[in-house]
Amino acid sequence: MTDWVKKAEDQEVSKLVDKLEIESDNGKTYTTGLSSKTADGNEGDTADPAETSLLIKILGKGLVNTKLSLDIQQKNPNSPLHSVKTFEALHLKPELLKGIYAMGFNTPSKIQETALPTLLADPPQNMIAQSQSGTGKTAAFVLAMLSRVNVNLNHPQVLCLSPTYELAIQTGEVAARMGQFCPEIKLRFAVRGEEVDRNKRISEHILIGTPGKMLDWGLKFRLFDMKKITVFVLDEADVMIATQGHHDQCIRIHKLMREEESLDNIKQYYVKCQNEDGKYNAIQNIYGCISIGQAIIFCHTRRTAAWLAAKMTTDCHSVAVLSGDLTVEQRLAVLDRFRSGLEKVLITTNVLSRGIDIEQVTIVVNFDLPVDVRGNADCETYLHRIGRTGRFGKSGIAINLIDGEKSMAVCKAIENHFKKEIQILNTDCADDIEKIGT
Ligand SMILES: Nc1ncnc2c1ncn2[C@@H]1O[C@H](COP(=O)(O)OP(=O)(O)OP(=O)(O)O)[C@@H](O)[C@H]1O
Repeated sequence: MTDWVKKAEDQEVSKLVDKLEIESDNGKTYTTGLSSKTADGNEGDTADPAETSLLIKILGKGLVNTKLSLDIQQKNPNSPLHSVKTFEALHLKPELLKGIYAMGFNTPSKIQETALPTLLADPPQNMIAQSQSGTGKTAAFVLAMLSRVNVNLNHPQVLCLSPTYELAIQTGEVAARMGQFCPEIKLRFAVRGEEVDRNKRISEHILIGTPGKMLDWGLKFRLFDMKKITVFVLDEADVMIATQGHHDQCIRIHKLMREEESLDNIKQYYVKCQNEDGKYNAIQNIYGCISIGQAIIFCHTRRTAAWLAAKMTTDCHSVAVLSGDLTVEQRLAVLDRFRSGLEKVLITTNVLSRGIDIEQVTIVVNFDLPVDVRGNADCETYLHRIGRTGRFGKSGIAINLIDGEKSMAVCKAIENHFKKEIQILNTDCADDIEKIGT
């Protein structure tokens, strides 16, 4: 594949992700923020959704793309229908394997063998997949839907949106055939003509339907709890987002399901500092105490990030810096170095607040608390920032540096919003930091 072809494809994928407003973050989906790039680095630095999705795609290496091959000969290794794996190698449940074989499938197609490991991964991952018509996409996501149902819970867990009545019915039929040896999995169509008892909650595990009906059932009549949906499939995503009405409904449904990251395993602190120099002293104390793991320091502007990085480097601390003025390639290089532990501390802006996982991060420091354009607490960004630590059930620490009444008010607003205490920490007392930093 020539470079320009790859670039064009990457851009296409980014555009798609951008329109969808979906980012990958280990099984959770989020809407992205808006970009407000500035040239001088003096205003809030934010993430560009297309760039973020590109980074995630490259880092995750999970995105499927079989568009290049046109030949559909099963034996041709370049064909999207060709496969080297068996269905057994995909670790599917025996009942589902039986269903697949009963449908006459012998080996997985390329999209199936590439997509299924990600679709079945634990912890769950988000995925956007694209391949030619008739290459087995439906079968792939239906298998993932069926695999993820917990039959012990009698409420909808899987939601599949289709652009039309007919397509929803077709998908449901594939699910019914594939799941024929799993009689305990229950499915329901949410399409025109389907009526439900408004006094009863829906108990089926899988709902397949069109966006309008799904919104009626989930939001208007509250017949099921959107927050309990763990698998969300947007079939024909390009069509959905290009169709007026559907576009807004899909985004609405997606937002209703969005689950906030839990703060339960993150201890939050604040440190009162006199001014910027005081904040710098706090940073030095914290730096000296990170014996395990790594830290990310968030600044509001690129200028502060650059200033802090330069000051720390002068003081012989090894730090990495990542802000919106770097190209995607440069950001990847910085992230790669940080991931491999070459630097203990990464100084960044909101450009990194969402979607990018670095497992070994144990401390997140807000050099500046996140605020919106009016200077009010930006709780969502706070959550995303501190969510960079304490991932996958590990414990993490968030330290907020406060230098005046305004930032104290922002800190209090965040505390009230999440109803979780942010404890005071005395920076002069090295013991305190030592205790939490190790
Ligand atoms: N691994 C397989 N082996 C044999 N047949 C398969 C396999 N996977 C899917 N099929 C069959 O191939 C046909 C196309 O599959 P499917 O509908 O999943 O493709 P698709 O990519 O979703 O198509 P479209 O883009 O048109 O929606 C179906 O008849 C399906 O039963």
